[in-house]
Amino acid sequence: MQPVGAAAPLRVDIAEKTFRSAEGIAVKALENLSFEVRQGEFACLLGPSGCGKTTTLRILLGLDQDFKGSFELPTSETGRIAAVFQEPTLLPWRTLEQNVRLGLPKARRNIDLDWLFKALGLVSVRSLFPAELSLGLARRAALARAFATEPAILLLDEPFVSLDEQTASRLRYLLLDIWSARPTTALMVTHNVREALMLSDRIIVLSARPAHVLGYFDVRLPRQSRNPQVMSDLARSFSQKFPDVM
Ligand SMILES: Nc1ncnc2c1ncn2[C@@H]1O[C@H](COP(=O)(O)OP(=O)(O)OP(=O)(O)O)[C@@H](O)[C@H]1O
Repeated sequence: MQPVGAAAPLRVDIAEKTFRSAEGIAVKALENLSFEVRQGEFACLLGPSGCGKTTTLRILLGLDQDFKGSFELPTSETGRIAAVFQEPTLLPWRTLEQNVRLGLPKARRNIDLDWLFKALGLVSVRSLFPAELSLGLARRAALARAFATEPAILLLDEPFVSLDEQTASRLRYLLLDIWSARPTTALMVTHNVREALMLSDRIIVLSARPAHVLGYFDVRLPRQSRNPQVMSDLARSFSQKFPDVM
Protein backbone atom coordinates (compact mmCIF):
# COMPACT_ATOMS: atom_id res chain seq x y z
CA MET A 1 0.00 0.00 0.00
CA GLN A 2 1.66 3.20 -1.19
CA PRO A 3 0.72 6.55 0.34
CA VAL A 4 -0.08 8.85 -2.54
CA GLY A 5 -0.54 12.60 -2.98
CA ALA A 6 -3.77 14.38 -2.14
CA ALA A 7 -4.71 14.62 -5.81
CA ALA A 8 -4.52 10.86 -6.30
CA PRO A 9 -7.60 8.70 -6.62
CA LEU A 10 -8.49 5.67 -4.54
CA ARG A 11 -7.28 2.65 -6.51
CA VAL A 12 -8.43 -0.84 -5.68
CA ASP A 13 -7.08 -3.96 -7.35
CA ILE A 14 -7.94 -7.03 -5.30
CA ALA A 15 -7.14 -10.29 -7.10
CA GLU A 16 -8.73 -12.52 -4.47
CA LYS A 17 -10.08 -12.65 -0.95
CA THR A 18 -11.08 -16.04 0.40
CA PHE A 19 -12.40 -16.83 3.88
CA ARG A 20 -11.66 -20.24 5.35
CA SER A 21 -13.81 -21.75 8.06
CA ALA A 22 -12.33 -23.75 10.96
CA GLU A 23 -13.33 -26.92 9.02
CA GLY A 24 -11.32 -25.70 6.03
CA ILE A 25 -14.31 -24.76 3.84
CA ALA A 26 -13.36 -21.90 1.50
CA VAL A 27 -15.69 -18.97 0.73
CA LYS A 28 -14.36 -16.80 -2.07
CA ALA A 29 -15.69 -13.30 -1.36
CA LEU A 30 -13.81 -11.18 -3.93
CA GLU A 31 -12.23 -12.02 -7.27
CA ASN A 32 -10.56 -9.56 -9.66
CA LEU A 33 -12.22 -6.58 -8.02
CA SER A 34 -10.74 -3.46 -9.59
CA PHE A 35 -12.04 0.10 -9.55
CA GLU A 36 -11.02 3.70 -8.96
CA VAL A 37 -12.71 6.57 -7.16
CA ARG A 38 -11.53 9.93 -8.41
CA GLN A 39 -10.46 12.66 -6.01
CA GLY A 40 -13.46 14.53 -4.60
CA GLU A 41 -15.91 12.03 -6.06
CA PHE A 42 -18.75 10.44 -4.10
CA ALA A 43 -19.02 6.84 -5.25
CA CYS A 44 -21.32 4.05 -4.14
CA LEU A 45 -20.48 0.36 -4.13
CA LEU A 46 -23.79 -1.28 -4.94
CA GLY A 47 -24.25 -5.01 -4.89
CA PRO A 48 -26.44 -7.83 -3.62
CA SER A 49 -26.43 -8.89 0.00
CA GLY A 50 -23.41 -11.02 0.87
CA CYS A 51 -21.44 -10.18 -2.30
CA GLY A 52 -18.41 -8.82 -0.46
CA LYS A 53 -18.98 -5.08 0.04
CA THR A 54 -18.14 -4.93 3.75
CA THR A 55 -15.17 -7.22 3.13
CA THR A 56 -13.87 -4.66 0.61
CA LEU A 57 -14.19 -1.79 3.10
CA ARG A 58 -12.49 -3.83 5.84
CA ILE A 59 -9.55 -4.44 3.51
CA LEU A 60 -9.29 -0.72 2.68
CA LEU A 61 -9.37 0.10 6.41
CA GLY A 62 -6.50 -2.30 7.05
CA LEU A 63 -8.71 -4.49 9.26
CA ASP A 64 -8.16 -7.50 6.99
CA GLN A 65 -4.72 -7.98 5.48
CA ASP A 66 -5.20 -11.56 4.32
CA PHE A 67 -5.93 -11.00 0.61
CA LYS A 68 -4.18 -11.07 -2.77
CA GLY A 69 -3.82 -7.74 -4.53
CA SER A 70 -3.20 -4.13 -3.65
CA PHE A 71 -4.84 -0.75 -3.19
CA GLU A 72 -3.77 2.87 -2.90
CA LEU A 73 -5.44 5.37 -0.62
CA PRO A 74 -5.40 9.12 -1.11
CA THR A 75 -3.82 11.11 1.73
CA SER A 76 -3.98 14.73 2.86
CA GLU A 77 -2.32 16.90 5.49
CA THR A 78 -5.17 16.69 7.96
CA GLY A 79 -6.54 13.21 7.84
CA ARG A 80 -6.16 9.96 6.08
CA ILE A 81 -9.14 7.67 6.31
CA ALA A 82 -12.42 7.88 8.22
CA ALA A 83 -15.18 5.33 8.40
CA VAL A 84 -18.85 5.27 9.32
CA PHE A 85 -20.24 1.81 10.03
CA GLN A 86 -23.77 0.44 10.33
CA GLU A 87 -23.38 0.56 14.11
CA PRO A 88 -22.36 4.00 15.39
CA THR A 89 -19.76 2.52 17.86
CA LEU A 90 -19.68 5.49 20.26
CA LEU A 91 -17.92 5.18 23.63
CA PRO A 92 -20.78 4.95 26.16
CA TRP A 93 -18.94 6.82 28.95
CA ARG A 94 -18.16 9.88 26.79
CA THR A 95 -20.52 12.62 25.69
CA LEU A 96 -21.43 12.99 22.04
CA GLU A 97 -19.00 15.89 21.66
CA GLN A 98 -16.19 14.03 23.43
CA ASN A 99 -16.79 11.06 21.13
CA VAL A 100 -16.44 13.32 18.10
CA ARG A 101 -13.28 15.05 19.39
CA LEU A 102 -11.62 11.78 20.41
CA GLY A 103 -11.22 10.94 16.73
CA LEU A 104 -9.01 13.99 16.23
CA PRO A 105 -5.23 14.14 16.66
CA LYS A 106 -4.35 15.69 20.06
CA ALA A 107 -3.16 18.98 18.55
CA ARG A 108 -6.54 19.49 16.87
CA ARG A 109 -8.85 18.28 19.67
CA ASN A 110 -10.09 21.79 20.46
CA ILE A 111 -10.77 23.03 16.93
CA ASP A 112 -14.03 24.82 16.23
CA LEU A 113 -16.62 22.21 15.30
CA ASP A 114 -19.67 24.48 15.63
CA TRP A 115 -20.25 24.40 11.85
CA LEU A 116 -20.39 20.62 11.91
CA PHE A 117 -22.70 20.26 14.93
CA LYS A 118 -24.93 22.94 13.43
CA ALA A 119 -25.01 21.32 9.98
CA LEU A 120 -25.97 17.98 11.51
CA GLY A 121 -28.53 19.41 13.94
CA LEU A 122 -26.53 18.25 16.97
CA VAL A 123 -26.04 21.54 18.81
CA SER A 124 -28.57 20.84 21.56
CA VAL A 125 -27.37 17.28 22.20
CA ARG A 126 -23.59 17.80 22.28
CA SER A 127 -23.38 16.98 25.97
CA LEU A 128 -25.62 13.91 25.98
CA PHE A 129 -24.25 10.40 26.43
CA PRO A 130 -24.77 7.71 23.74
CA ALA A 131 -27.41 5.89 25.84
CA GLU A 132 -29.50 9.08 25.72
CA LEU A 133 -29.44 9.28 21.91
CA SER A 134 -31.90 7.79 19.43
CA LEU A 135 -30.38 5.62 16.70
CA GLY A 136 -30.80 8.50 14.24
CA LEU A 137 -28.90 10.91 16.51
CA ALA A 138 -26.18 8.32 17.16
CA ARG A 139 -25.78 7.90 13.39
CA ARG A 140 -25.45 11.67 13.04
CA ALA A 141 -22.80 11.65 15.76
CA ALA A 142 -20.90 8.98 13.83
CA LEU A 143 -21.05 11.17 10.71
CA ALA A 144 -19.80 14.15 12.74
CA ARG A 145 -16.88 12.10 14.08
CA ALA A 146 -15.89 11.08 10.56
CA PHE A 147 -16.18 14.56 9.00
CA ALA A 148 -14.41 16.29 11.93
CA THR A 149 -11.14 14.65 10.92
CA GLU A 150 -11.36 16.16 7.41
CA PRO A 151 -10.29 12.82 5.97
CA ALA A 152 -8.62 12.27 2.60
CA ILE A 153 -11.12 9.49 2.09
CA LEU A 154 -14.39 8.66 3.78
CA LEU A 155 -15.70 5.08 3.79
CA LEU A 156 -19.34 4.50 4.71
CA ASP A 157 -20.89 1.06 5.25
CA GLU A 158 -24.68 1.34 4.93
CA PRO A 159 -24.82 4.16 7.48
CA PHE A 160 -28.61 4.54 7.19
CA VAL A 161 -29.67 0.91 7.30
CA SER A 162 -32.44 -0.05 9.77
CA LEU A 163 -33.67 3.54 10.22
CA ASP A 164 -37.24 4.41 9.33
CA GLU A 165 -37.42 5.87 5.81
CA GLN A 166 -38.18 9.42 6.99
CA THR A 167 -35.13 9.51 9.28
CA ALA A 168 -32.93 7.84 6.66
CA SER A 169 -34.03 10.38 4.06
CA ARG A 170 -33.31 13.32 6.40
CA LEU A 171 -29.86 11.89 7.16
CA ARG A 172 -29.09 11.47 3.46
CA TYR A 173 -29.79 15.20 2.98
CA LEU A 174 -27.64 16.06 6.01
CA LEU A 175 -24.83 13.90 4.63
CA LEU A 176 -25.08 15.73 1.30
CA ASP A 177 -25.01 19.10 3.08
CA ILE A 178 -21.84 18.43 5.03
CA TRP A 179 -20.18 16.58 2.16
CA SER A 180 -20.97 19.45 -0.23
CA ALA A 181 -19.53 21.99 2.24
CA ARG A 182 -16.19 20.11 2.20
CA PRO A 183 -16.23 17.49 -0.55
CA THR A 184 -13.94 14.62 0.18
CA THR A 185 -13.39 11.42 -1.77
CA ALA A 186 -16.10 9.09 -0.50
CA LEU A 187 -16.99 5.46 -1.02
CA MET A 188 -20.30 4.28 0.39
CA VAL A 189 -21.57 0.71 0.49
CA THR A 190 -25.26 0.25 -0.08
CA HIS A 191 -27.74 -2.16 -1.59
CA ASN A 192 -30.33 0.61 -1.97
CA VAL A 193 -30.38 1.77 -5.60
CA ARG A 194 -32.36 4.95 -4.90
CA GLU A 195 -29.96 5.94 -2.13
CA ALA A 196 -27.04 5.41 -4.51
CA LEU A 197 -28.74 7.44 -7.26
CA MET A 198 -29.46 10.30 -4.88
CA LEU A 199 -26.00 10.55 -3.34
CA SER A 200 -23.47 9.46 -5.94
CA ASP A 201 -21.46 10.92 -8.75
CA ARG A 202 -20.83 7.35 -9.80
CA ILE A 203 -22.22 3.94 -8.89
CA ILE A 204 -19.89 0.96 -9.02
CA VAL A 205 -22.14 -2.05 -9.60
CA LEU A 206 -20.90 -5.34 -8.19
CA SER A 207 -21.74 -8.91 -9.11
CA ALA A 208 -22.93 -11.55 -6.67
CA ARG A 209 -20.16 -13.25 -4.65
CA PRO A 210 -17.31 -13.40 -5.46
CA ALA A 211 -17.65 -9.67 -6.12
CA HIS A 212 -16.22 -8.09 -9.22
CA VAL A 213 -17.30 -4.94 -11.07
CA LEU A 214 -20.25 -5.49 -13.44
CA GLY A 215 -20.17 -1.90 -14.65
CA TYR A 216 -20.51 1.77 -13.75
CA PHE A 217 -23.44 4.15 -13.71
CA ASP A 218 -22.49 7.83 -13.81
CA VAL A 219 -24.89 10.37 -12.34
CA ARG A 220 -23.52 13.58 -13.79
CA LEU A 221 -26.28 15.82 -12.47
CA PRO A 222 -26.11 18.43 -9.73
CA ARG A 223 -27.68 17.00 -6.59
CA GLN A 224 -30.11 19.95 -6.24
CA SER A 225 -31.70 18.90 -9.52
CA ARG A 226 -32.38 15.31 -8.43
CA ASN A 227 -36.06 15.88 -7.76
CA PRO A 228 -38.59 12.99 -7.68
CA GLN A 229 -39.15 13.13 -11.46
CA VAL A 230 -35.41 13.13 -12.21
CA MET A 231 -34.89 10.32 -9.69
CA SER A 232 -37.54 8.20 -11.45
CA ASP A 233 -35.85 8.82 -14.82
CA LEU A 234 -32.48 7.89 -13.32
CA ALA A 235 -33.93 4.73 -11.79
CA ARG A 236 -35.38 3.78 -15.18
CA SER A 237 -32.05 4.29 -16.98
CA PHE A 238 -30.31 2.35 -14.25
CA SER A 239 -32.67 -0.62 -14.55
CA GLN A 240 -32.26 -0.59 -18.35
CA LYS A 241 -28.48 -0.78 -17.97
CA PHE A 242 -28.52 -3.25 -15.07
CA PRO A 243 -31.82 -5.16 -15.40
CA ASP A 244 -30.84 -7.85 -12.91
CA VAL A 245 -29.76 -5.49 -10.13
CA MET A 246 -32.92 -3.60 -9.14
N1 LIG B 1 -15.15 -13.67 8.87
C1 LIG B 1 -15.76 -14.38 7.92
N2 LIG B 1 -15.61 -15.72 7.84
C2 LIG B 1 -16.21 -16.44 6.87
N3 LIG B 1 -16.96 -15.89 5.90
C3 LIG B 1 -17.14 -14.57 5.92
C4 LIG B 1 -16.56 -13.73 6.93
N4 LIG B 1 -16.92 -12.44 6.69
C5 LIG B 1 -17.69 -12.48 5.59
N5 LIG B 1 -17.82 -13.74 5.12
C6 LIG B 1 -18.57 -14.16 3.93
O1 LIG B 1 -18.08 -13.43 2.82
C7 LIG B 1 -19.15 -13.03 1.96
C8 LIG B 1 -19.13 -11.52 1.81
O2 LIG B 1 -19.52 -10.90 3.07
P1 LIG B 1 -19.71 -9.32 3.22
O3 LIG B 1 -20.11 -9.06 4.62
O4 LIG B 1 -18.51 -8.64 2.69
O5 LIG B 1 -20.94 -9.07 2.22
P2 LIG B 1 -21.78 -7.72 1.99
O6 LIG B 1 -21.85 -7.54 0.50
O7 LIG B 1 -21.23 -6.61 2.78
O8 LIG B 1 -23.21 -8.18 2.55
P3 LIG B 1 -24.43 -7.29 3.17
O9 LIG B 1 -24.91 -6.40 2.06
O10 LIG B 1 -25.45 -8.34 3.51
O11 LIG B 1 -23.90 -6.56 4.36
C9 LIG B 1 -20.43 -13.58 2.60
O12 LIG B 1 -20.74 -14.80 1.98
C10 LIG B 1 -20.04 -13.78 4.05
O13 LIG B 1 -20.80 -14.82 4.61
